[in-house]
Amino acid sequence: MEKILSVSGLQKSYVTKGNTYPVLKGVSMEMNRGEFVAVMGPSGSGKTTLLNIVSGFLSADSGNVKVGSVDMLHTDKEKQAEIRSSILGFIFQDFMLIDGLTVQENIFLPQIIAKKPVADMEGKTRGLLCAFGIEDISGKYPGELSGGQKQRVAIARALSNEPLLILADEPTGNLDSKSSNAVIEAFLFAKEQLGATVLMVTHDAIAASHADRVIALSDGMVVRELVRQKEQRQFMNDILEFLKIVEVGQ
Ligand SMILES: Nc1ncnc2c1ncn2[C@@H]1O[C@H](COP(=O)(O)OP(=O)(O)OP(=O)(O)O)[C@@H](O)[C@H]1O
Repeated sequence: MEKILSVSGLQKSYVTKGNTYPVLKGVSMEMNRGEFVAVMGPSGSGKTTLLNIVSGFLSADSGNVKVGSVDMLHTDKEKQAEIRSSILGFIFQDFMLIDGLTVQENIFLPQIIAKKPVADMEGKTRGLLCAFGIEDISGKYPGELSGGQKQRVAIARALSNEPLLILADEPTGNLDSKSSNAVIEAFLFAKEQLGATVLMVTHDAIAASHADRVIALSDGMVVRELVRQKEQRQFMNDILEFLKIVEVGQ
């Protein structure tokens, strides 16, 4: 199994007004190629901090993060942006589509940044538009799309660069249940048909129940790892049970 993400002994504190607040207290986790993993945990448990360190946006106090063969924590800052654009794909809660660009142009963007040849770019984008069933909106602007459509465009954009790893922060956070389902379907399609590896931070137990594994954080530590069951309902029950325990324990 090819290892795509390897996080070990990650520690991070924030210093505010002279006080030090430990947020990650030795987090370790791994992901193999093609896995869809959800990170869950109560508000403030360190989920977004973990994602920001994995992507190199934030430094850590100690520990290691490897994406493929790249050491994310010890790469010089100048190179980091370039590396990020070539091996990572991002999906945000509020989509972060560029309003002045069409759907197709938004999907071009990571490929332009990664200096992909134009012919490859057009072919790749066409393939993704078809795969996600959004060919008919390729000339529209983000302001003309529904939330679910925007998020599907954001997923296609994140995949356009063929990243090793996709990082998604609350991708269903602002969506109604129909649009959330469309997003999860798009993730499953990306995983099953395109071999994508996806790490998703979420509060949404339904979204998480479609992942292969749930890494459960509480108070800056991995307190549990839930592995997908044959029965999705059982997996969902395990997730809800975990959430109940950590939220009561706060
Ligand atoms: N830049 C910062 N400076 C100081 N404290 C911070 C900073 N960013 C986050 N924190 C604090 O660190 C803790 C963890 O934050 P983080 O955003 O990682 O949690 P989270 O699990 O993603 O929460 P949520 O589910 O609410 O998004 C919180 O208590 C937060 O207030």
